[in-house]
Amino acid sequence: MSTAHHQPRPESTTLADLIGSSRESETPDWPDEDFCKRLPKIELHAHLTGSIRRETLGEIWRRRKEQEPDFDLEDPLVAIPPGKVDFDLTTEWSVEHATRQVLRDFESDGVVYLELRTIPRAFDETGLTKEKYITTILSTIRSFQSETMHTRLILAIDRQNTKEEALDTVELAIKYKSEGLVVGVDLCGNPAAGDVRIFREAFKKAKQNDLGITLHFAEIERQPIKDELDILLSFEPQRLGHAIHIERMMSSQSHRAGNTDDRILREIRQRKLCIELCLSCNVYAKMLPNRHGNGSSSFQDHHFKYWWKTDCPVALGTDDVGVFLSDLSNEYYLASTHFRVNKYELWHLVFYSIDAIFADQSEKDRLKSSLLAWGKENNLDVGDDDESVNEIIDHEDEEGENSAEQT
Ligand SMILES: CNc1ncnc2c1ncn2[C@@H]1O[C@H](COP(=O)(O)O)[C@@H](O)[C@H]1O
Repeated sequence: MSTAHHQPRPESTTLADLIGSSRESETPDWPDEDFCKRLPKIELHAHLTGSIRRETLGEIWRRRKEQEPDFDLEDPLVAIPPGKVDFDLTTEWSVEHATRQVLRDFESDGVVYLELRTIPRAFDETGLTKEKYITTILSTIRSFQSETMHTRLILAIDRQNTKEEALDTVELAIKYKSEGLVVGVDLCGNPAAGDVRIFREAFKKAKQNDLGITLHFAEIERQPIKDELDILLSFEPQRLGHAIHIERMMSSQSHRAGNTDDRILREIRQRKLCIELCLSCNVYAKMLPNRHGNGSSSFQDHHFKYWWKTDCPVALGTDDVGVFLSDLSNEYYLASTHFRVNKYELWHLVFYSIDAIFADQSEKDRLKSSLLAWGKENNLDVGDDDESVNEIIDHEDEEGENSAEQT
C-alpha cells in the first residue's frame, strides 16, 4: 500500500465546532461508540485496585464481614462516595475475586492485550504476603483463559517505598519473569512524594534483567526534587505514563533554546518513548495545567493533541476505571470526538503501540496480524502486512517532526 492512502489529519478543533457540525453526515469515516467497542484494543496503563468496580468492593466487604463479624470497616458502598476508590485487598480470596472481575471487564470491552499493574502488598493480620499477593494474581490470570485477551503483569514501586522495598519489588518481578507473565516494573504513587534518586539501583537491576520499564512522569507541575525528569529518564524507561507537565509541548510559545523542558521533550522524542495517556483520569482529576484560570480543564486541553502527531507511539489507557468510570472504548471515543481522529487513525494508534508492549515478539506478531485482519474486515485501508503499515509510520514521523517545529 502506498502512503497516499494515509488520510491527512485534520487540525484540532473546538468542541463547539464538533457539536455544531453533524459529523456523521459529513464524513462517513468517523468512529462511533460501536466502532470503538469492537476495535481490538491494547490496555497498557491500568492499576489493579483502581480498576475494581464498586459492586465488587461491596462483595469483598460482605464476605469478610460474614467470616469475621467483628471486622471493623464500614461497607465501602456507604463509606466511599462514587468516583472514589480507596480499598485494600487483604485476603487471597479478595485478590482473586477482584482480579477476575477486572479481567472480565477488560475482555468484554474488546481489549485483546492487557498489562495490569499493581504495587505488591502484605497484610500481617490475614497472613497475606507480598509474594502471595502476586502469585494469587498470576494464578488468576493463568486460569482466566480468555480466547481473545492475553494478560501480563507489571509490578509497581510506590514513590513512598524505601530503597529496600523497591529492590524487593524488582526481585519479585525477576523471580516471576521466567514464567512469562510478569513483564515489567513501574514507578507510581503520590507524585509529590519521595526522592526518585533512591530507586536508581532498583531500576538498574530491572534493566539488567530485561524487565520492561514504565514510569509515571511529570504528573505535577513542579517536581519536588531538582532534575527529577532527568533522573527518571536515566532509568531508561521504554514508556512514560501521563507525561503532562513538560512545558514546551503544552505551550504554543515559540521555541526557547536550552530550556530544560525542551531538552526533556527532545530526548523523549528522539528515543521514541511510548506515551501512556489517560484522558478521563487527567481531566476529572484536574491534572492538566489550568489554562482557563477557573480551576478546571477540558478534554481539548489534553496533551493527546500534541503526542498523537509525533513519532512516539501513544497508548490510550484507563488508569483507574473503577474511579473514573470510563472504559477503554470510551477513551478511544473521547479521543476521536475531541481531536477528530478518524477510524483509520484510531486503528493506527493501536497498531503503532504494539511494539511498545512488554511481552515477547510472538505476542506482538499475534496482535499485529489480528489487527491487520480486523482492519481489512472493517474496510480500513490498512495494507497487507506490517511493512506496508510501516510505510505509513515513516510518513507520520515526518509529519510529527514538522508539527513539532511549528509549535
Ligand atoms: C494519575 N493516576 C495515578 N498516578 C499515580 N499513581 C497512581 C495513579 N492511579 C493509581 N496509582 C497508584 O496505584 C495504586 C493502586 O494500584 P494497585 O492497588 O497497586 O493495584 C495507588 O495506591 C497509587 O499508588
